[in-house]
Amino acid sequence: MPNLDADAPRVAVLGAGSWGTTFAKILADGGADVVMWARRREVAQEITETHRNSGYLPGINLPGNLRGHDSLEHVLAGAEQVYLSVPSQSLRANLASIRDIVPADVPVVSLMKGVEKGSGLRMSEVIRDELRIDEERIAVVSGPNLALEIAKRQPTAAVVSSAHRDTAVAVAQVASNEYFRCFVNTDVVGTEFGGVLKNLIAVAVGIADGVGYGENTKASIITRGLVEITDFAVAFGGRSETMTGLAGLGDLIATCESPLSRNNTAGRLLGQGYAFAQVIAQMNQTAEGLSSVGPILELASTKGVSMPIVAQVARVLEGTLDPRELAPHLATDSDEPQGE
Ligand SMILES: NC(=O)C1=CN([C@@H]2O[C@H](COP(=O)(O)OP(=O)(O)OC[C@H]3O[C@@H](n4cnc5c(N)ncnc54)[C@H](O)[C@@H]3O)[C@@H](O)[C@H]2O)C=CC1
Ligand SMILES: O=C(CO)COP(=O)(O)O
Repeated sequence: MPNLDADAPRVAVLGAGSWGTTFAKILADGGADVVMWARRREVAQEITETHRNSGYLPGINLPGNLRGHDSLEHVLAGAEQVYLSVPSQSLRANLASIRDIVPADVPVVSLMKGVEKGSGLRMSEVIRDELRIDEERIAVVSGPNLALEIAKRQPTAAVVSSAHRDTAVAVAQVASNEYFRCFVNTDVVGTEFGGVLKNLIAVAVGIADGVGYGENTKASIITRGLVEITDFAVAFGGRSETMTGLAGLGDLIATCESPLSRNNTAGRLLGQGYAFAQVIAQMNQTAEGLSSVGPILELASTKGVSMPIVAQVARVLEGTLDPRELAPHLATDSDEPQGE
């Protein structure tokens, strides 16, 4: 056991993929006593014994005050904050198995960037439903947060959002360190949808890249994409300022520009001519945008929000639009010139 400050908060992180592990490292580097849940015992053992998670963060050394375990009871016992980082479509089932063992009254924090297929619910809504806890206990983290860069301690900012500002502040305090700074807001809808929607625009940019289009096309998609995702978030009660902040524009830039992004990578493969099933087979990490596109278009139609770029991504995924036809100039319902 490493030497820990007697006042170090004990936190639990569920999910030992690239983001769960990186976030656990952020928390541990900030001084917390961190225990991570990994489904696979060998991953938990590697984290505790060799301070590595070589399958997800190759070459990264993890701090000594971060341990892994494959028992949910063990990981959650005594936790003062609980962070969740599993693939969005698996969240509900995972919550069902922890409902009775999550410590009472502690913050529960979503690190995920997806919506649930079928219900269209945001992750914080799934948490509230499935754990039956007050929304004041729930927080979400979002922002331009490519895991591998942060694991290498590159300076980064993020947003912690909760309906209850004190919850956001408590989480931000524990989740900030010398290379990771958390800002706070109370716009959970905008913060959460920002993280979901930028993935879809990143798939579109990846498609354009894979086709061989250059910077003009990609900048046009990013800029028109920001309009599209802002219209969507505002229609659902999010604030437009959130969409020009870290969880909107910030994450849009990072994800659309980086080859580290799995959504961008999936788009690039589609643009290069691979079919959806072949792309899935090549991805060994989670690309949330591929599952979110359907539910987001369904939600958009309930509010009459026009999402032409996202609709084009959906058509490329289903094989009814040639990736070379994906273009921001198609992004209007009319041939008449439109206001920007
Ligand atoms: N990787 C990144 O840079 C960032 C990811 N995120 C979000 O974090 C969430 C998790 O993504 P990553 O860790 O990157 O994905 P990942 O693909 O790297 O890891 C997923 C983890 O979940 C586990 N898993 C798979 N199916 C499961 C199930 N049914 N039940 C429990 N665990 C299961 C896997 O074994 C793996 O440990 C996603 O919503 C993603 O959008 C957010 C910010 C940054
Ligand atoms: O959310 C992310 C960066 O903020 C990670 O993006 P990808 O899931 O596309 O890798």
